[in-house]
Amino acid sequence: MKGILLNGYGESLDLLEYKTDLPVPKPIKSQVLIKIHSTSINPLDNVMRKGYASSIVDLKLKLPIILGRECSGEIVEIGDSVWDYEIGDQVWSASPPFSMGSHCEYITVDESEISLKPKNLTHQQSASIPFASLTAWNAIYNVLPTNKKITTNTKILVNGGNGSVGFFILQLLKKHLNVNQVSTTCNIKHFEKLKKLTLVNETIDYNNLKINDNDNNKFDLIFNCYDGGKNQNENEKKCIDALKDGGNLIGFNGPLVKFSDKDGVLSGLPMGMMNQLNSSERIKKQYSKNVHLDYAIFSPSGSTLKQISKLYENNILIPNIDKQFNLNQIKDAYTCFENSNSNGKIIINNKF
Ligand SMILES: NC(=O)C1=CN([C@@H]2O[C@H](COP(=O)(O)OP(=O)(O)OC[C@H]3O[C@@H](n4cnc5c(N)ncnc54)[C@H](OP(=O)(O)O)[C@@H]3O)[C@@H](O)[C@H]2O)C=CC1
Repeated sequence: MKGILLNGYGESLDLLEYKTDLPVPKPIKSQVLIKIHSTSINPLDNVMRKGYASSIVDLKLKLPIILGRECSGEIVEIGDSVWDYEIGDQVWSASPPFSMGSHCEYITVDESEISLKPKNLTHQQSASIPFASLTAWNAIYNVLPTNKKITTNTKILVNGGNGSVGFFILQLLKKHLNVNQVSTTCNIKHFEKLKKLTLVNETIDYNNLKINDNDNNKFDLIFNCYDGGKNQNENEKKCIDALKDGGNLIGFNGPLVKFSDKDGVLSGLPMGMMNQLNSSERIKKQYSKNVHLDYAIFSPSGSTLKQISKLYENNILIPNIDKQFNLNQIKDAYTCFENSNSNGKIIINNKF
């Protein structure tokens, strides 16, 4: 089959190799074999190719590996104990980083990690959604403390609302949970698009997030969907400043993997875990403010994908894709990603 091998970790795109003679994987037990029509590039792919999470990936896989965390396609073979799917089903899926990825023609995935894709979306549109939406879903429904659940009156800011995670959260808050007051930061060129497509109440230039000191203007809850790039501390501080005392901050770039990569899985992971658990204490000391900080991560789930699929089929949510490339143009796709030249998800297509 065709596929993109990552032969080593590093900045150079030459570490990615387009191959046409890779073996097609065989589905076993509860796995299905998906013929991939479309896949995408997520921020995780771009940092993984440079070595991020290699300490964890190395536990299960050895280089060369295939990147790509989500896809949309058709089931062409099933394992002996697959119950819920059959050959010909049109499905979508997202898988964790320690499994072989989707930047290729065929992938085996456990049936628990897939669902039928939304019937009204193309494969290209469907391939843009699973990874970010499952991460966002986890943040909203599982990570937020039970005594702080979102109501229609929770005043919420989504930092980075034009990204895949932010765009999904904005739509879910406004069009499904009917939250009254939702604001987002983004590049000013995306103001009108986000107002129109997500129904967000207020758009704020992310280079100019200044919140009046009056506590009434501050937020109860912030989803921080931007890792901060080279200014992580500054980005975190902006969010803390914009929160009410006692407010909740949800981040998507917790310290776990960074500790593991730095110090190895055995000592790094427990240290990262401790660091993560003590995040709210750190914030209290660092900023003299009572803010509850939690981190959300991607978690594969076919049953959640099924619920998300219904929200698209009922036209409550819409996808956000822009530039498209063929599999053999993967280096151009990553260059486009690095230069932030796409106003929506970058899609990779397989031409059969
Ligand atoms: N832990 C996990 O399991 C997961 C973590 N993540 C993380 O979540 C984050 C969001 O992911 P995703 O939505 O896919 O990423 P995207 O690359 O799609 O979006 C990132 C967004 O950040 C915005 N941005 C750029 N500069 C700033 C700034 N100075 N302040 C605020 N926002 C800014 C951009 O806005 P604009 O377009 O307007 O320029 C862009 O839309 C990433 O950091 C990713 O690594 C994501 C999935 C899983």
